[in-house]
Amino acid sequence: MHIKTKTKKNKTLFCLFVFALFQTKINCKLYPKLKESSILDDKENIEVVVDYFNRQQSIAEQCVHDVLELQCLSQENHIKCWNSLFPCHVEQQKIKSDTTPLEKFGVSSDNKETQVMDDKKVEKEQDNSESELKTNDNATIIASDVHKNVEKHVKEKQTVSRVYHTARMKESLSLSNMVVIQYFKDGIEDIPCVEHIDYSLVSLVSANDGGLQVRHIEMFDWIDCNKVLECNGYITEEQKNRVLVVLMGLTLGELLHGRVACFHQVIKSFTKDRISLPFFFYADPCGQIRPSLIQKIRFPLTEKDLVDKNIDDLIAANTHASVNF
Ligand SMILES: O=C(O)CCC(=O)C(=O)O
Ligand SMILES: [Fe+2]
Repeated sequence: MHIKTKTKKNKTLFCLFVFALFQTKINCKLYPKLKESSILDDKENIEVVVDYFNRQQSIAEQCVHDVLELQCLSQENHIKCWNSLFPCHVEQQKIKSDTTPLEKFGVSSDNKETQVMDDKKVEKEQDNSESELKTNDNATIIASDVHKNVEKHVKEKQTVSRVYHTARMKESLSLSNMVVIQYFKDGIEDIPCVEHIDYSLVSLVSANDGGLQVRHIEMFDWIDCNKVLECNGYITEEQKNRVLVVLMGLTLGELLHGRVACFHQVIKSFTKDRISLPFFFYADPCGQIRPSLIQKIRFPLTEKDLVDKNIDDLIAANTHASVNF
């Protein structure tokens, strides 16, 4: 596990980055204690963060499974297919600027061969409905292609969370990381975390402290997550602590044929220091994705559609709500 600290000049944010690979799973019950002390440099608190991280990791896996299950044309093998996204044997290496995209992510042509072989093994166990894949080695997409698209999007739009994107250009990172952010109550910014989408597959965020807002997919106005919780009967701090907001990230959006990732921000509506532990769950750039996992968009938009049809109806028909509580 690597831990980094970063203090912004205006002292509004104090970020402690926790990168960890699959640790033993232990139930987390100490998060409220962490909030009280908000001192993250003693061993006990680091253990708290790691425990919390482990719990988030399994929840995030479950969320992505669920999303893929909903989207899959053929559901039987989706877990096996998803597992092929995480070829843990491929060690991530330091990224050098003069390497090819695949080498950048630690994949030599030998490794690529091995992954295709592994994938064939999975295919063998599949039923006839996917028989066309058995004869076609090109039927697998190397996940770095998805990442390349995401990178393109990052270049075009400056709204993507930099947490993973910039850091991973410099060093190897875990496929999951958690960031501990402290927003100071006397910070000067009205929007201490400006509108953005995350690079991740999914991000898990607690909404118990107020301030987190997500954009409504059709109306484009801001929804206050805390208010949604209260409307749904989560009133006390204890009740709110049990809720996680699942934000769909850019990579999952890209996998699902460009579905809209969740735009979100944090406004300064909190009255005491706000501690947040967003958990980012990423796709392995070296992994493989079976195309049959990804359902085609229900009807592709054409210029004619845009002229003939009401744009609101088109958006509504082509998108799913990107936030689930
Ligand atoms: O602090 C929060 O609740 C959200 C932070 C966030 O969106 C991010 O770090 O990407
Ligand atoms: Fe975010």
